[in-house]
Amino acid sequence: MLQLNKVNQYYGQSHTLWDIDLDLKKGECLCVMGRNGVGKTTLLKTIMGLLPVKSGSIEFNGTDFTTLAAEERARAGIGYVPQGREIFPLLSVEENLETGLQARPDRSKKIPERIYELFPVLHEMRHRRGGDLSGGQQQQLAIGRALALDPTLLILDEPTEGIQPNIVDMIGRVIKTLNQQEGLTVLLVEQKLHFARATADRFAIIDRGSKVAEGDMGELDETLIKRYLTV
Ligand SMILES: Nc1ncnc2c1ncn2[C@@H]1O[C@H](COP(=O)(O)OP(=O)(O)OP(=O)(O)O)[C@@H](O)[C@H]1O
Repeated sequence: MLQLNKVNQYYGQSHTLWDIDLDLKKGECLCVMGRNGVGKTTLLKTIMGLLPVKSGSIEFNGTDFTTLAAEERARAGIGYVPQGREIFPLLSVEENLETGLQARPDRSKKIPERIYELFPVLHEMRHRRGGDLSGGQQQQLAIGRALALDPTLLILDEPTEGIQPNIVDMIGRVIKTLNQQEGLTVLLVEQKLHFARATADRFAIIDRGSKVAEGDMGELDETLIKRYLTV
């Protein structure tokens, strides 16, 4: 479904991603892992078209995406939940969700009921300002907004960061339901090991901008954890 071929990325002179290959199959949940600052967010931003690819290529469902604008990638069916959530604080919950509708291929103006079923708190708080929500509620809103475009691929950047444990568990259950029961393909960046193990079927580890390991989640052993993940 999503293929990266030898993708390189720079911030000015600083070479941030080195020859990254990635192959995400339809229906999978892949977790990209690695310590702080190794390039995980840069990788997701590059996939979303928020940073231009310096060399290499990106394909989505067989179409070359390498130079496509971010809006076009969303329109092709990629939902993105950025690090830090980036919800609009002055817009209501409902209005925040409506911004996600803009990329829908069917141009529907109606927020799908499914989003409120998955996150009932968003329905309860639909007239409140996004900025008045707690961190956990804002994360649910960011995921809901990404789901509003009815994506076939959902990309999430550290969805559990700074969120209390019961909401983390709930978000994990929602991601799993969407992936395993509704066939949504998921690409996740996550540093919490237990969450990654409970949610994803495969992992890829980035270290200093290079992919250094990948495999089925069961193959993520203590040696890899010690070498690339623990601080
Ligand atoms: N806008 C930017 N300009 C210059 N350098 C940047 C910029 N954003 C990130 N970097 C640098 O690029 C490298 C990769 O950063 P990135 O945010 O992709 O890492 P990360 O693995 O997502 O880290 P974290 O887990 O802390 O979010 C880091 O060295 C970071 O300091």
